[in-house]
Amino acid sequence: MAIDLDIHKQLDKFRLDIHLHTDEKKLCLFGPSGAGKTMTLNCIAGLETPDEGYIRVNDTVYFHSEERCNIPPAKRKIGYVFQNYALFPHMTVLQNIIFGLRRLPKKKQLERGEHFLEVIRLTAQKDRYPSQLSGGQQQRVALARSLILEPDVLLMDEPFSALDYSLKKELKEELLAILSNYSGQTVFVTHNLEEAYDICDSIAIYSEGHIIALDKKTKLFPEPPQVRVSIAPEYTHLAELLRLD
Ligand SMILES: Nc1ncnc2c1ncn2[C@@H]1O[C@H](COP(=O)(O)OP(=O)(O)OP(=O)(O)O)[C@@H](O)[C@H]1O
Repeated sequence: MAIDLDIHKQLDKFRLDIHLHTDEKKLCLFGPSGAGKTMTLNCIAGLETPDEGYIRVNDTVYFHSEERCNIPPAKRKIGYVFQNYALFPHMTVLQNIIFGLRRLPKKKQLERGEHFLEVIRLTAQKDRYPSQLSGGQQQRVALARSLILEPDVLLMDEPFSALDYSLKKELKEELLAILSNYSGQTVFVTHNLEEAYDICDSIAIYSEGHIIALDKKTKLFPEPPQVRVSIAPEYTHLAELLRLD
């Protein structure tokens, strides 16, 4: 289980140069707005194409510029939970969840759908439409819709950003419980350090299109970053960037 990336991409006024290898189950991409976190996820998913480099997940090469390899998004074993959840508004909760299983027999689709409805505790709401759900419920549907495909990597882009504080806390616990039964890797984007620490094993710190530090969370932050954050001596040069003073 490993993600191996070497991505170089020049946009109008922004350059992304990312080198990243991780075999951690849950990696967080953390950093300020505009640092290149979403662009990294989009390259892994195949929604953006790097100019140069490679993207490898486990033993599968998704992209390799020198070998002219670029696997289309639908053939990559990637789940993607977007900031705004991107549910299909004209489909019910159950229809949204089983959307990606269209090639399976109907009976199998429904069996798996019912199982995931239980996992996200929305069995009673299975015939509702997304507009009839709370933000937290929509987020859980988006998560189930991705996980039902058993992806090798689950990409989550600020999945809590639209939720209020108490709901975030509740969903964080729920997400951890759901992810504990998921055998693939998760790459989670946030600009909230507490969230990064609570959810992930390792944290990659982004700045202006680069990863400037990548380590286990407990090595980066010997104490959980709550009210006051204490950073390890070897990372004190990052304190200003992280606004820890
Ligand atoms: N299609 C595009 N063309 C040109 N520049 C782009 C394009 N998409 C993104 N960018 C630029 O790339 C940079 C990185 O954007 P990205 O969305 O990856 O940042 P981010 O770290 O995810 O920030 P946020 O937390 O705000 O989502 C930004 O400066 C953005 O303006």
